[in-house]
Amino acid sequence: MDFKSTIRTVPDYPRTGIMFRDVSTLMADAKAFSAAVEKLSAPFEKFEISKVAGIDARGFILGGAIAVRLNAGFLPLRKPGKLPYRTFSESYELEYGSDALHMHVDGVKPGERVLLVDDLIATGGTAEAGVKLLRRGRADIVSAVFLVDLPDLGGARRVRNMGVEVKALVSFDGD
Ligand SMILES: O=P(O)(O)OC[C@H]1O[C@H](OP(=O)(O)OP(=O)(O)O)[C@H](O)[C@@H]1O
Ligand SMILES: Nc1ncnc2[nH]cnc12
Repeated sequence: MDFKSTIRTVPDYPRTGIMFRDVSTLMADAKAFSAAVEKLSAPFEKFEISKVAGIDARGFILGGAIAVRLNAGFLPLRKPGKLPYRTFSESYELEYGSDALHMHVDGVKPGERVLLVDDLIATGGTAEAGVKLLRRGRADIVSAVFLVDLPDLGGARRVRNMGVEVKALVSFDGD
Protein backbone atom coordinates (compact mmCIF):
# COMPACT_ATOMS: atom_id res chain seq x y z
CA MET A 1 0.00 0.00 0.00
CA ASP A 2 1.37 3.39 -1.04
CA PHE A 3 0.31 5.35 2.07
CA LYS A 4 2.29 8.44 1.07
CA SER A 5 0.18 9.08 -2.02
CA THR A 6 -3.00 9.11 0.12
CA ILE A 7 -1.74 12.02 2.29
CA ARG A 8 -2.47 15.52 0.97
CA THR A 9 0.14 18.27 1.40
CA VAL A 10 -1.18 21.82 1.94
CA PRO A 11 1.58 24.46 1.63
CA ASP A 12 1.60 27.46 3.99
CA TYR A 13 -0.97 26.07 6.48
CA PRO A 14 -1.46 27.11 9.25
CA ARG A 15 1.44 29.56 8.69
CA THR A 16 3.65 30.59 5.80
CA GLY A 17 6.46 28.09 5.32
CA ILE A 18 4.71 25.08 6.91
CA MET A 19 4.03 22.14 4.59
CA PHE A 20 0.95 20.69 6.28
CA ARG A 21 0.70 16.89 5.90
CA ASP A 22 -3.06 16.32 5.92
CA VAL A 23 -3.81 12.75 7.07
CA SER A 24 -7.60 13.30 6.76
CA THR A 25 -7.27 12.11 3.14
CA LEU A 26 -5.60 8.85 4.26
CA MET A 27 -8.31 8.35 6.89
CA ALA A 28 -11.06 9.05 4.33
CA ASP A 29 -9.74 6.22 2.12
CA ALA A 30 -11.27 3.02 3.56
CA LYS A 31 -8.53 0.70 2.24
CA ALA A 32 -5.65 2.96 3.31
CA PHE A 33 -7.09 3.61 6.78
CA SER A 34 -7.74 -0.03 7.52
CA ALA A 35 -4.30 -1.07 6.13
CA ALA A 36 -2.62 1.65 8.23
CA VAL A 37 -4.39 0.52 11.42
CA GLU A 38 -3.42 -3.08 10.66
CA LYS A 39 0.21 -2.22 9.93
CA LEU A 40 0.63 -0.18 13.12
CA SER A 41 -1.23 -2.70 15.33
CA ALA A 42 -0.02 -6.12 14.14
CA PRO A 43 3.55 -5.86 15.56
CA PHE A 44 2.03 -5.40 19.05
CA GLU A 45 -0.47 -8.27 18.98
CA LYS A 46 1.61 -10.39 21.35
CA PHE A 47 2.72 -7.52 23.61
CA GLU A 48 -0.29 -7.54 25.94
CA ILE A 49 -1.00 -3.85 25.48
CA SER A 50 -3.72 -2.99 27.97
CA LYS A 51 -4.17 0.65 26.95
CA VAL A 52 -3.67 2.80 23.87
CA ALA A 53 -2.99 6.46 24.75
CA GLY A 54 -4.12 8.71 21.87
CA ILE A 55 -3.12 12.36 21.52
CA ASP A 56 -5.78 15.08 20.96
CA ALA A 57 -7.18 15.36 18.32
CA ARG A 58 -6.11 13.37 15.28
CA GLY A 59 -4.44 10.78 17.52
CA PHE A 60 -7.91 9.91 18.86
CA ILE A 61 -9.09 8.66 15.47
CA LEU A 62 -6.10 6.43 14.87
CA GLY A 63 -5.63 5.45 18.52
CA GLY A 64 -9.27 4.42 18.93
CA ALA A 65 -9.07 2.12 15.92
CA ILE A 66 -5.75 0.61 17.11
CA ALA A 67 -7.18 0.08 20.61
CA VAL A 68 -10.10 -1.94 19.22
CA ARG A 69 -7.75 -3.98 16.99
CA LEU A 70 -5.51 -4.79 20.01
CA ASN A 71 -8.41 -5.45 22.44
CA ALA A 72 -7.02 -2.62 24.57
CA GLY A 73 -8.68 0.25 26.40
CA PHE A 74 -8.31 3.82 25.16
CA LEU A 75 -6.81 6.69 27.17
CA PRO A 76 -7.23 10.26 25.85
CA LEU A 77 -4.33 12.71 26.32
CA ARG A 78 -6.21 15.99 25.95
CA LYS A 79 -5.68 19.68 25.34
CA PRO A 80 -6.29 21.94 28.38
CA GLY A 81 -9.79 22.36 29.81
CA LYS A 82 -11.29 19.18 28.37
CA LEU A 83 -10.87 16.49 31.04
CA PRO A 84 -13.39 16.61 33.90
CA TYR A 85 -11.42 14.93 36.71
CA ARG A 86 -8.01 15.72 38.31
CA THR A 87 -5.16 15.73 35.80
CA PHE A 88 -1.40 15.72 35.34
CA SER A 89 -0.30 18.27 32.73
CA GLU A 90 2.79 18.88 30.58
CA SER A 91 3.42 21.93 28.37
CA TYR A 92 5.34 21.78 25.10
CA GLU A 93 6.43 23.83 22.06
CA LEU A 94 5.07 23.11 18.57
CA GLU A 95 6.35 23.78 15.03
CA TYR A 96 3.76 26.58 15.08
CA GLY A 97 3.09 27.61 18.71
CA SER A 98 2.87 26.11 22.20
CA ASP A 99 0.30 24.02 24.00
CA ALA A 100 -0.22 21.54 26.85
CA LEU A 101 -1.54 18.02 27.30
CA HIS A 102 -3.47 16.62 30.24
CA MET A 103 -4.08 13.08 31.47
CA HIS A 104 -6.43 11.98 34.25
CA VAL A 105 -4.35 11.13 37.33
CA ASP A 106 -5.90 7.63 37.37
CA GLY A 107 -5.58 7.19 33.59
CA VAL A 108 -2.98 4.43 33.90
CA LYS A 109 -2.06 1.95 36.60
CA PRO A 110 1.60 1.60 37.61
CA GLY A 111 3.27 -0.95 35.32
CA GLU A 112 0.39 -0.95 32.82
CA ARG A 113 1.58 -1.65 29.25
CA VAL A 114 0.67 1.30 27.02
CA LEU A 115 1.05 2.10 23.31
CA LEU A 116 1.29 5.85 22.57
CA VAL A 117 -0.43 6.90 19.30
CA ASP A 118 -0.60 10.09 17.28
CA ASP A 119 -1.11 10.88 13.59
CA LEU A 120 2.20 12.66 13.10
CA ILE A 121 5.52 13.42 14.79
CA ALA A 122 7.32 16.65 13.86
CA THR A 123 9.50 18.31 16.55
CA GLY A 124 8.40 15.62 19.02
CA GLY A 125 7.25 18.17 21.60
CA THR A 126 3.74 16.72 21.74
CA ALA A 127 4.90 13.11 21.92
CA GLU A 128 7.47 14.02 24.58
CA ALA A 129 4.68 15.56 26.68
CA GLY A 130 2.69 12.32 26.18
CA VAL A 131 5.65 10.21 27.33
CA LYS A 132 6.13 12.42 30.40
CA LEU A 133 2.44 12.17 31.33
CA LEU A 134 2.41 8.37 30.98
CA ARG A 135 5.59 8.16 33.05
CA ARG A 136 4.01 10.33 35.77
CA GLY A 137 1.38 7.57 35.94
CA ARG A 138 4.28 5.02 35.99
CA ALA A 139 3.04 3.29 32.81
CA ASP A 140 5.29 0.93 30.86
CA ILE A 141 5.44 2.55 27.39
CA VAL A 142 5.88 -0.28 24.88
CA SER A 143 6.26 1.97 21.80
CA ALA A 144 5.05 5.18 20.17
CA VAL A 145 3.45 4.87 16.71
CA PHE A 146 2.54 7.45 14.07
CA LEU A 147 1.22 7.56 10.52
CA VAL A 148 3.76 10.24 9.57
CA ASP A 149 7.29 11.17 10.65
CA LEU A 150 8.91 14.46 9.62
CA PRO A 151 12.52 13.37 10.30
CA ASP A 152 14.05 16.77 9.48
CA LEU A 153 12.36 18.14 12.62
CA GLY A 154 14.04 15.52 14.84
CA GLY A 155 11.00 14.36 16.84
CA ALA A 156 11.49 10.62 16.42
CA ARG A 157 15.12 10.95 17.57
CA ARG A 158 14.03 13.04 20.55
CA VAL A 159 11.51 10.41 21.68
CA ARG A 160 13.96 7.53 21.08
CA ASN A 161 16.43 9.44 23.28
CA MET A 162 13.84 9.19 26.05
CA GLY A 163 14.13 5.40 25.73
CA VAL A 164 10.89 4.88 23.79
CA GLU A 165 10.76 2.92 20.50
CA VAL A 166 9.22 4.91 17.62
CA LYS A 167 7.51 3.52 14.51
CA ALA A 168 5.98 5.48 11.62
CA LEU A 169 4.38 4.34 8.35
CA VAL A 170 5.51 7.23 6.18
CA SER A 171 8.36 9.73 6.26
CA PHE A 172 8.40 13.13 4.53
CA ASP A 173 11.99 14.38 4.44
CA GLY A 174 12.85 17.61 2.69
CA ASP A 175 9.95 17.28 0.23
O1 LIG B 1 5.87 16.71 16.95
P1 LIG B 1 5.23 18.06 17.19
O2 LIG B 1 6.06 19.20 16.66
O3 LIG B 1 4.84 18.26 18.62
O4 LIG B 1 3.90 18.12 16.30
C1 LIG B 1 3.02 17.04 16.15
C2 LIG B 1 1.63 17.37 16.64
O5 LIG B 1 1.07 18.44 15.87
C3 LIG B 1 -0.23 18.06 15.40
O6 LIG B 1 -1.23 18.34 16.31
P2 LIG B 1 -1.81 19.78 16.58
O7 LIG B 1 -1.17 20.36 17.79
O8 LIG B 1 -1.77 20.56 15.31
O9 LIG B 1 -3.29 19.44 17.04
P3 LIG B 1 -4.58 18.74 16.39
O10 LIG B 1 -4.31 17.23 16.34
O11 LIG B 1 -5.62 19.07 17.39
O12 LIG B 1 -4.81 19.31 15.03
C4 LIG B 1 -0.12 16.54 15.26
O13 LIG B 1 -1.41 15.92 15.27
C5 LIG B 1 0.71 16.17 16.46
O14 LIG B 1 -0.08 15.99 17.63
N1 LIG C 1 3.82 19.84 9.02
C1 LIG C 1 2.79 19.36 9.73
N2 LIG C 1 1.74 18.79 9.12
C2 LIG C 1 0.70 18.32 9.85
N3 LIG C 1 0.64 18.34 11.18
C3 LIG C 1 1.68 18.89 11.83
N4 LIG C 1 1.95 19.05 13.13
C4 LIG C 1 3.13 19.66 13.27
N5 LIG C 1 3.69 19.89 12.07
C5 LIG C 1 2.80 19.42 11.15
